[in-house]
Amino acid sequence: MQDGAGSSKMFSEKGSARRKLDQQNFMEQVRECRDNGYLLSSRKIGSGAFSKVYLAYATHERMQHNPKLASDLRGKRHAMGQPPPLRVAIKIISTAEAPVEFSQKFLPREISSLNATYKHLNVVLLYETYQNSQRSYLVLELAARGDLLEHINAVSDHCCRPGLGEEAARRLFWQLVSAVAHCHSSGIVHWDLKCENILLDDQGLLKLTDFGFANRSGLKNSLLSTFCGSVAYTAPEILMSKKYNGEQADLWSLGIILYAMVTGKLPFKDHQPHRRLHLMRHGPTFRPGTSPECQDLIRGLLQLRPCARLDLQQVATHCWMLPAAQALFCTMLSSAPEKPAESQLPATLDHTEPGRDSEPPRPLLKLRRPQQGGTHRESASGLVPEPPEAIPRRRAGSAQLGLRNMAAASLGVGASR
Ligand SMILES: Nc1ncnc2c1ncn2[C@@H]1O[C@H](COP(=O)(O)OP(=O)(O)OP(=O)(O)O)[C@@H](O)[C@H]1O
Repeated sequence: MQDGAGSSKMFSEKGSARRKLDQQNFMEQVRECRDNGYLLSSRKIGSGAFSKVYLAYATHERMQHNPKLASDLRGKRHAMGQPPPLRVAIKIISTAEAPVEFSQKFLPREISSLNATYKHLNVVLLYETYQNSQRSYLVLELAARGDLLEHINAVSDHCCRPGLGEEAARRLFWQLVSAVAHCHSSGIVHWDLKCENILLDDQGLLKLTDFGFANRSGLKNSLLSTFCGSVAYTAPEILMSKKYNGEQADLWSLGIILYAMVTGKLPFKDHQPHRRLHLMRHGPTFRPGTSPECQDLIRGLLQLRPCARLDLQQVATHCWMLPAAQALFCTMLSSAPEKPAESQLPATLDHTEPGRDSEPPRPLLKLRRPQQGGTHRESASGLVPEPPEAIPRRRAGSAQLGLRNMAAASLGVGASR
């Protein structure tokens, strides 16, 4: 039997052996990245179940050899009007430690889904991958401002009221809808749409990520039976173990995300599945002050019957969304044709990066995590310019019709790289 001093010595020896091993692993990763043209920093910007994500830098040689990387980073430099940061995010997956199913099923899905959808400005760009027998490396576009959950919480704290304002929510939701429409039209359902999988970059642009559960939707209207995603965002038909349509399930998640954006809460919070379904049947409730149009859009997405939900075209042309379409239209008219797509959207969030080191499991909305300065200014989260003036009442009907057509047409093509 060990006495107290003996067991604490054993623990500290174990701890230092673990640290040594971690250090050794990290040095191997640094070497493997350098061999592939990237300088890995020690700054961990996130972690998942089997992955760690680090800030890294692309070397000039690598940029010369990878056209995707070169053109994207060149565009970013241009948009930021700054000397080249050449920053990327490298997601390192320890395939030796992860379950076989993860390495053989979910990781390949993530890579193929990103390769199928990367052209959209609001989908995180996978520059390249490399691997060995121990690890897989995904070199990703850096979205340095944290995720939507952090953003909502930071704005709520700053403004002392829960949620983003409807204007800010609309600008972000527009980008999300556009990204999801692009995925669906590329035959990909995300299956895990939630605030934690929506990142923001230095310019405040939304970047959809984490396609680990994503899959080919295959035939239109084909029904799936696998459970994917996070319960709070999961469609009722999945919770009820019914066969379901992946695209319609994504629509439900969009409704939950929009609700979270405007109210700072999740609509159907209950740990008991039957209670949760009961709440879903009753539909969401809103705090006073939420506009009737916004409520209508959320209710249209959070329909219990999947086929009764608004589709993406209907979402894009919903009256609550029209100001976003109008702003996009004005931006398109006023921007010079030679500018890269990103530079058409002004950088309006400030440039401080929130610290996001190794973290405990994600809390749902309401639980606060410490934030460093920088993501707190709601008014600064605008992504597209405000519409210059209201549509004159007399002509509102035809102007809105035009905008609706434009909104519908711009889904999926409005933000291609
Ligand atoms: N391109 C990126 N830019 C900046 N941060 C990122 C990027 N990709 C991932 N992260 C950070 O790393 C975290 C983990 O990444 P991701 O969700 O892709 O990993 P995962 O292994 O799929 O996670 P999970 O196990 O939660 O599904 C994210 O929550 C985010 O904070």
